Amino acid sequence: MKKIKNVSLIGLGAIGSAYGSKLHTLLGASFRVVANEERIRRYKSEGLNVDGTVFHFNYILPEAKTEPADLVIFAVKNAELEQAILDMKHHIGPDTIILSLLNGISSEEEIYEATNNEHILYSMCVGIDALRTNNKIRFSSMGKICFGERDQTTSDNIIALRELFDMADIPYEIPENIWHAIWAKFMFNVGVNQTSAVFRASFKYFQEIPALHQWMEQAMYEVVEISKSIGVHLTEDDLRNYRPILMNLAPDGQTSMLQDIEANRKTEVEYFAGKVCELGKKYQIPTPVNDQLYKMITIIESMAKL
Ligand SMILES: NC(=O)C1=CN([C@@H]2O[C@H](COP(=O)(O)OP(=O)(O)OC[C@H]3O[C@@H](n4cnc5c(N)ncnc54)[C@H](OP(=O)(O)O)[C@@H]3O)[C@@H](O)[C@H]2O)C=CC1
Ligand SMILES: CC(C)(CO)C(=O)C(=O)O
Repeated sequence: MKKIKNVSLIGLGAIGSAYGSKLHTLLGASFRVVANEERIRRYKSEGLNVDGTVFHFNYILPEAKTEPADLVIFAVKNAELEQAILDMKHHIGPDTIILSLLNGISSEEEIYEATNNEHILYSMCVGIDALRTNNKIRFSSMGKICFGERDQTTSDNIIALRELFDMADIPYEIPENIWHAIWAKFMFNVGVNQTSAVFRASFKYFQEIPALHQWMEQAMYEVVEISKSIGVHLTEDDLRNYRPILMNLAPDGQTSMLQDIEANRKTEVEYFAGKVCELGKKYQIPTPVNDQLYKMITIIESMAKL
């Protein structure tokens, strides 16, 4: 039976630090964080403050030759994935399990195209409201990591990951159909992340202003329509299932996209509205709300550059 004894992670941001801190506590030096010199200097000078506890991880440069890891975790933003895959090349061997915690529906495919690795599990995290300010990360809920095989089998990789997460005390779920779950999460991000970015709204406003909530759901309905043509078949129930999740997020918490806007970073709009509009055109499904969200968010990004 496969056993995960060492793990390498890239992307020590909100999500990577939250789950990475659990893996560091379990595995010590066998949990490695891949980063360039500038990042390592920054991490070493202050440490990573995860919910009040300062962590010093085992850092390794991308060019350092090493044995492949049993598990590689990607926790960067979508636009950073291409470089991150290159930086992880020494850590990915023929038996390495790969987990991508990125939002959106394209990261697993992108990793597969670049690595040809046969052990990529499909995954995403939900219910976590991690907020990063420089080297400080806080969250009111760790949420859970959902993972599975695209063909819905219970492989040795699934069993090995389940065992690791049990030992590390990382909350997880293995949904019956991970691809459906990833699409449902995509639908939520298309709604809440983008709307929060335009209105600069923390979760409190979605929880208390019905008109804002409805506006968000209009963007989500466009994903429901597209999913029917793709064969994923999201339903009204999938949309409704996200209402209690949103209600339970910290009122002063922010989506990862709003955090990007406030920190003047590039957002993931290409992977949310960008993808919805692309698929809408392909399947001739109107996407008026996402068309506007795409325009507004790219304008906000351009304004930040001036
Ligand atoms: N925040 C949240 O609550 C949630 C986020 N997500 C998703 O998770 C993913 C990650 O989001 P989040 O954690 O918020 O993002 P962050 O921006 O907080 O973290 C990304 C981190 O990756 C680092 N990074 C980027 N490229 C490299 C590289 N080549 N080598 C080493 N480090 C690198 C960045 O470092 P630097 O800052 O130095 O550039 C940054 O620390 C996104 O797809 C997001 O949509 C999903 C659920 C919830
Ligand atoms: C909305 C949220 C917090 C849900 O986990 C998320 O996925 C994000 O901010 O990117």
